[in-house]
Amino acid sequence: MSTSSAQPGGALTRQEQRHITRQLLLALIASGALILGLLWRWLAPEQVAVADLLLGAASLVVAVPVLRHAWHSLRYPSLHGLTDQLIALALLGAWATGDLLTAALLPLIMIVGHILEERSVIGSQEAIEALSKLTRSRARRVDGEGNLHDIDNHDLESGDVVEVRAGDHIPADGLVLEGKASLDTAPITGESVPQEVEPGSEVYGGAINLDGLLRVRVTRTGETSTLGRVIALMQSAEQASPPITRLLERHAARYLLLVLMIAASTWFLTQDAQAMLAVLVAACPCALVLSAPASSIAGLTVAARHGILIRGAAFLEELAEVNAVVVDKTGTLTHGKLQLEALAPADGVTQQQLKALAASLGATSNHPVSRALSDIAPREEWLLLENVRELQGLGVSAATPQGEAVLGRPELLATSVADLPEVPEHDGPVVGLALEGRFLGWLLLADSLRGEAATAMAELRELGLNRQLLLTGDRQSVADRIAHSVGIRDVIAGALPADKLNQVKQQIDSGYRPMVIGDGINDSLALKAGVVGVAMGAGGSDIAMSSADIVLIGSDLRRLGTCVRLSRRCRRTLQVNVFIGLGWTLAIVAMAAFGWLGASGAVVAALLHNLSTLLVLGNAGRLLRFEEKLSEQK
Ligand SMILES: Nc1ncnc2c1ncn2[C@@H]1O[C@H](COP(=O)(O)OP(=O)(O)OP(=O)(O)O)[C@@H](O)[C@H]1O
Ligand SMILES: [Zn+2]
Repeated sequence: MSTSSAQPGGALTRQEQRHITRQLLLALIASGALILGLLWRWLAPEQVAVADLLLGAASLVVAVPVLRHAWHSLRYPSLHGLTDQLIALALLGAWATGDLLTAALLPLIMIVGHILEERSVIGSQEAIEALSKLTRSRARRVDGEGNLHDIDNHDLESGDVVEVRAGDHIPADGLVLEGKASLDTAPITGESVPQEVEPGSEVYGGAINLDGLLRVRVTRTGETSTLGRVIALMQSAEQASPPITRLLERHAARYLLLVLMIAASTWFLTQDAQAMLAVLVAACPCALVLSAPASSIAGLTVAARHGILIRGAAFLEELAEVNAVVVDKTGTLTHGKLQLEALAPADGVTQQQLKALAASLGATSNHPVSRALSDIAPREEWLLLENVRELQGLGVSAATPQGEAVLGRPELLATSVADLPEVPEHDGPVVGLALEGRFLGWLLLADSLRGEAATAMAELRELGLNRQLLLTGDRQSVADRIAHSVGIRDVIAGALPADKLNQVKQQIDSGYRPMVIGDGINDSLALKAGVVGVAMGAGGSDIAMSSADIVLIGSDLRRLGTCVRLSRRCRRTLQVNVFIGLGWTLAIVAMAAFGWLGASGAVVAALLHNLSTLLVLGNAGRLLRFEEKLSEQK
């Protein structure tokens, strides 16, 4: 599937494109008639009727969409509808006073202005294109011999069989052949309750496998996959309105009434019909309506260019307000690419037994610990597993021919092993292995700190995010050491996914506005609970993409600082835009009311109006120049 074929114009949907084409066509026809009419007036001044007929035709052609939109907006009130109503009123007024030229020119100027707005430089094409590049997911195709091939989900065909592990996206629509799992379908259906699937169940591309190991036969690929949906999400982000716009929206009816009163008093006091029409046109709140989306779309675009994927304008606003950081350890502050350092088998257990079982269980999960273990024994030695279950934040369990096997943290083993030995001293993650209630041994792993972690955390402190908390499922000693090396003072270790969630909630309750950073593995609840949730992209799981509000595609922590700085710039741009939108509108309304816009005041007002929207777009466009190199690592 290619995006370009699905979305010919990039940001604009097909419907919007058709709409614009139609409007352009009408505008062209109207301009033709208008020019002809003016020529006629000039060349044959005695044939008034012919010229009037042409001007009348021009005004009728453009009146159709204006009146239709106005009628529509009466039934479905919106802020943009206000403009349509005001223009329709001005148009009717021009007709009533027999001013055919104004009646034709007014809608024409407004239509052209609005096409410019919609197609403006800040059209989010770029952002959406960047997005579509990034949302391609991988798939593990199973071939006839049972071998796995890691391929792009775009290359899947219906009939292919794929393996889907816990944390993976379902790469395409399909039918479950083997395995049981709970799926998070929120990205597709918006449904927050997980869907339980078993052989025979239908699954949708883009859903996330929370815990089981599935074999899925692909039934549909392409346009119904995640890609299209994420793009749709981006498009809806464009339409999301910030507080100021919402405030106006609520008072739209009152605004209209106020404008009508000003227009009426203008007429009453000056007896100048043109001034009254000019007031109606000048009061169109387009610049104000546009001020917020223009700056947030520019912000989202710039963010995407820096490898920062933001789900919507609202999060951009929230980002500017954060004052605390809650950060996860494995896969976030560390690379999450663990290595087996040592084995500590129990008496009577061989290293090979330990490795073979750990690798078979490890291969079923996306957790960094599991992934590391899947390589420690060759595939031929793996045991046949059934009923694979991932216990969030604890480990995995499965039925083997030799009995029930458990791989995970000591707390998990303690539930099935009666006399669990002490956990050995070790400077990294430690997992244990048990079979049928018998302890088999410890596996000691090592992880490395990301090079930029300390710099990134220091930079955030400089930006005022002084409250910093490390929240991890790992042991206290490991957590303390990492926290110390990146300058984080507060540490909570040994946390389960639910504890992580509660800790974040507690931060919020005690007045902090935390940004939560994680890799999506066992911290997706916490990511969702944060004021903004930021997920690491490349190393993180697909689950992160759905739980997080922001994804750092390059997984470079220094981009967190970029996020905060960009959001603050955006907020300033928005403030300036609102100032322009509000100030300019008030100024032309005042000039119109005092009759300062002259004999063709309505047309002048329309031109000034278009200029104001261009100013707003231009100011937002300055944001597009925002460019930040990664800072030096200290
Ligand atoms: N799928 C799994 N396979 C093996 N061990 C697991 C698995 N899930 C969790 N564990 C064990 O549970 C511990 C806690 O896991 P969790 O993901 O909550 O935190 P973490 O990976 O240690 O670090 P962080 O919370 O900072 O990402 C891990 O250290 C690991 O020992
Ligand atoms: Zn407008």
